[in-house]
Amino acid sequence: MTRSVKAAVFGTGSWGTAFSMVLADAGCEVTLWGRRAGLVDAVNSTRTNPDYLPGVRLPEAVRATTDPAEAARDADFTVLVVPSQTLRANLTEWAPLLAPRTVLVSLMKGVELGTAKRMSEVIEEVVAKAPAGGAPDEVRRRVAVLTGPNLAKEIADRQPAAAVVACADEDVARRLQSACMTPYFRAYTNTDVVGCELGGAVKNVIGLAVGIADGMGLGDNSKATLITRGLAETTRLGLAMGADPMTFSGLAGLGDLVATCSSPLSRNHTFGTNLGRGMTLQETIAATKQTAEGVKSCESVLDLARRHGVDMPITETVVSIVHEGKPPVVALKELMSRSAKPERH
Ligand SMILES: NC(=O)c1ccc[n+]([C@@H]2O[C@H](COP(=O)([O-])OP(=O)(O)OC[C@H]3O[C@@H](n4cnc5c(N)ncnc54)[C@H](O)[C@@H]3O)[C@@H](O)[C@H]2O)c1
Ligand SMILES: O=P(O)(O)OC[C@H](O)CO
Repeated sequence: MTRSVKAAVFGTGSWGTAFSMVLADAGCEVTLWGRRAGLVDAVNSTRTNPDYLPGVRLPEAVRATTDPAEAARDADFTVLVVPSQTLRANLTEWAPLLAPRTVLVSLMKGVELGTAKRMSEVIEEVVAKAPAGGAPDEVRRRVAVLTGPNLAKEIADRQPAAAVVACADEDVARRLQSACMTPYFRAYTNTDVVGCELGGAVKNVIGLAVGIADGMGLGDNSKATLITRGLAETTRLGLAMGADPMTFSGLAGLGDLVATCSSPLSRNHTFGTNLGRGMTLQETIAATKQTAEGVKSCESVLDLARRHGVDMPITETVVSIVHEGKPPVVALKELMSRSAKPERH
């Protein structure tokens, strides 16, 4: 008898929990790691995650633990889904516990502050440094990214959706694809890890910009302009970093932008809307109970853009509103009065 595929999911927030359901529905045995004993007990005893996905019943194949060694043991896939800015510290602790040759899967959509590294780069670096972690090239071939228009609540309700699984090694991407395909969740493979990760991280920044515009009472022309020009600046950065420009018209690019920029379920969009309505940054942070990655990653994305000599005016505008206190009306006026240029430059 062949044993079932085992997955460890590190992070019991909304996406970690929803993706555990996907893996379990696809036939995997899932161990979910959470840092709070109360929440872990609630998951095991009530089969729900009352803090992040209230009312959603979790499959029997999902069980939770606070012990990272127990979660990691024998895992074919180790899924990482904590806030991007804490990943390095978390993974440094977990790396010595990981199963040898486990596939490391990033579900995160952010860029590390200070280093401007993508999540897959942080994973490669930390795991390769760990005792028995593996040579950097070997580790890189088993780091995968899963991204796309995947609002956790809709996935947890088993509404049809699709995602991209990207890995430098296409066989690994195919293994992950088959480990997470369900009647409601469809995964496509890709080998453009850089493009897929950038799509996911930059859409959060554009989601903030669209939210700000919505909060200011602007209409659909403004929203469409921000989405399209946001995609243009994402593609420029991607090209400078060696990504395939076609990735940005796929699920990881346009697909995720559309979901994030149009949904009230998006934390980034909602964060922006609150700012656009006139809430202060502190009030907006206090009103945000979950991770809105773009708030921190707008700075690291801008850092990346500067390192690569790429112009990203919408990202720059978001940084000026979120971190420099520029009033949205002033920032908008400046964005609209930039020098005239061709659409493609
Ligand atoms: N929620 C979604 O719809 C969704 C979809 C796709 C991708 N993502 C990405 O998934 C990642 C996680 O987002 P989420 O929505 O699950 O966030 P969340 O806010 O719902 O949950 C975050 C989780 O991380 C834990 N956490 C917070 N600080 C921590 C720390 N210092 N150490 C360890 N754990 C910590 C929290 O306890 C919680 O379990 C983000 O990068 C996000 O962009 C989210
Ligand atoms: O809630 P957000 O803004 O983090 O977006 C969630 C997902 O990334 C949408 O694909």
